[in-house]
Amino acid sequence: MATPATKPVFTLPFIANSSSSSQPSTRYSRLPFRRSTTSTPVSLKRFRSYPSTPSHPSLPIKNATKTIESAETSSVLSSVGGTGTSSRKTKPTILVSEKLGEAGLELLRNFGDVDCSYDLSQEDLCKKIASCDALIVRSGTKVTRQVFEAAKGKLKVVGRAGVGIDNVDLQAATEFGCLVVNAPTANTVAAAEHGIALLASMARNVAQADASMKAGQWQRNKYVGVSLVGKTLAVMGFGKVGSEVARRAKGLGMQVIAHDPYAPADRARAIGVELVPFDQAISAADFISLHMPLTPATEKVFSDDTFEKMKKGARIVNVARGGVIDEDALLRALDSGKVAQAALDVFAEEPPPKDSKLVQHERVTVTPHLGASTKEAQLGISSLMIESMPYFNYQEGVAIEIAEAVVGALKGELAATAVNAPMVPPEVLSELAPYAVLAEKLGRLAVQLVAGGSGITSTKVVYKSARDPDDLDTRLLRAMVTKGIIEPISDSFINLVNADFTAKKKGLRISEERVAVDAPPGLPVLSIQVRLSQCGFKIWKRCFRWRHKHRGWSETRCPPFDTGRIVQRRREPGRKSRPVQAG
Ligand SMILES: NC(=O)C1=CN([C@@H]2O[C@H](COP(=O)(O)OP(=O)(O)OC[C@H]3O[C@@H](n4cnc5c(N)ncnc54)[C@H](O)[C@@H]3O)[C@@H](O)[C@H]2O)C=CC1
Ligand SMILES: O=C(O)C(=O)COP(=O)(O)O
Repeated sequence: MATPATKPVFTLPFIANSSSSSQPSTRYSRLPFRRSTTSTPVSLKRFRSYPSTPSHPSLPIKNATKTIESAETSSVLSSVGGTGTSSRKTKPTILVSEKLGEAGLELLRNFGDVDCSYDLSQEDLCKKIASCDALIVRSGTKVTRQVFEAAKGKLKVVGRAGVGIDNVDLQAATEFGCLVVNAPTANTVAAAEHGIALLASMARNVAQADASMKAGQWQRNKYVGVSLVGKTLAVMGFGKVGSEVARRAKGLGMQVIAHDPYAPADRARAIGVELVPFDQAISAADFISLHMPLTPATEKVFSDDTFEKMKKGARIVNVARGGVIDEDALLRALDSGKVAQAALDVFAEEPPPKDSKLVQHERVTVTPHLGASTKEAQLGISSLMIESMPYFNYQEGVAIEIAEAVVGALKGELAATAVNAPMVPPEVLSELAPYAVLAEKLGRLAVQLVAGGSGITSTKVVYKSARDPDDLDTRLLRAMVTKGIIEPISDSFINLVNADFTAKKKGLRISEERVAVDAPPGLPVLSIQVRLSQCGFKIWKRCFRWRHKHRGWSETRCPPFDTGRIVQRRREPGRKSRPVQAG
């Protein structure tokens, strides 16, 4: 029977004897992430093989053969392709599968080999993808599990040149360690303006009257419209686009209410909009404008039941996603007169079938997914600076926004617009940069120091900080610790994207604890401690009991920077821990 492993405690005490540790936040807060090549990047390592091993009750570390890498070779400082396993001389291949603005293409060409192949079938995409490091798509390309499988680990980043990522299989991307980034801000105004354009043209029958005149008719009585002023508009989804639609609708004299389970009430109040429950919004509205993402929770949320609750003669605008509406139910609601009109930019299937009854309906106005399609949004050539919209970057169109994100990700930098990796605001990224490097090293160090015939079942990360828990976003640190722990003991490719997923798959539990301490102002974290609970896999049940009795924790503690000593402590049951080695 394997004996329980001794319980070493590895401590890096906080030694504030270097300038770096006394002024950490100042020193590191200037570290840029998105636009600079000098930032401290978090790598996306090259895929080796994706394991098909079944999930495991503990994480065996017997075969841990990898050694702690130096700061330079560690995966946090890699270039294209990850940990330095691929050469810088090889330019990455970037496949662009839908039309992208020239400025963005130029940026990509400066960095890699760009292959613009539009209108690829799924089969052709799967063939091509095996030789690509990055793929850039808009809403017309379905990036399915098959695509990730066909990539055989070569694909490191998928860039969605726009907001909605419902056309990318995020679960598959995560499992394959492929980062997904999007361009969430550059088309906000374009989409909001298109929503307003559809709202007004629907109310005044512009499209129908235009078609009628072009057919040689003059039907002034047939196309009498309805006015917008004084009417109630319900904005469903009060995010970036929704709030811009609300702002514009107020300018048209409409009463605006909104429904969004996650939007802060003060943001709505700031522009004079009341957030209300779903049923209240749809039953009070004369006009309803949809701006929520397509997710399992929002799919077909506009159903027969929902239409039933609306005012008779309600009018609907959809520039979000076709899938949030049950299109058959909408057709029924239009035919019964419950819904007077609809204006649709998006469809469950795009393009919709040519004989779609919805598209052909007399009281439906349609556009072919044009919400984001303005020159300004795509190319970033607006001359306006809109100060009231902090997220709106007038210089960057979608093309530049996504090209920067993809190039940054290929360089191994943390992407502020990552969709399937810990996504933290740029200012938090800069602040946590040195801690992220350290957190990974701690995980790596801890798992290797406890290696020796035993396994680990759970990990606790303890942060000592003076900050209020709400002011300390630890998702990035937790992910880096996880990566550090999993990578040395796994044959599969691990990066920030799939570290948590792989840990779960291996049955490793990771919990966090924050301990309030006094710390110098500006220092987000005073120390990070990683505790691994040990357990020989073969004697899982017995060890489990033993572990509970004796609290068999291994700890690796570290202050925020690499300036400390390592003190190894051995803790034996019933005895106070004592240092056995210092270095
Ligand atoms: N037609 C087009 O060309 C374009 C379409 N879009 C679509 O518009 C959507 C919104 O874009 P943004 O405003 O930039 O995204 P966003 O993320 O800023 O806003 C989405 C809002 O929807 C809310 N939400 C989530 N679930 C909800 C639910 N069940 N009910 C109500 N609200 C819910 C979120 O809390 C968030 O505030 C995108 O997901 C995309 O699908 C965006 C740009 C262009
Ligand atoms: O950004 C979005 O979510 C959009 O729907 C825009 O789609 P597009 O890039 O124009 O295909």
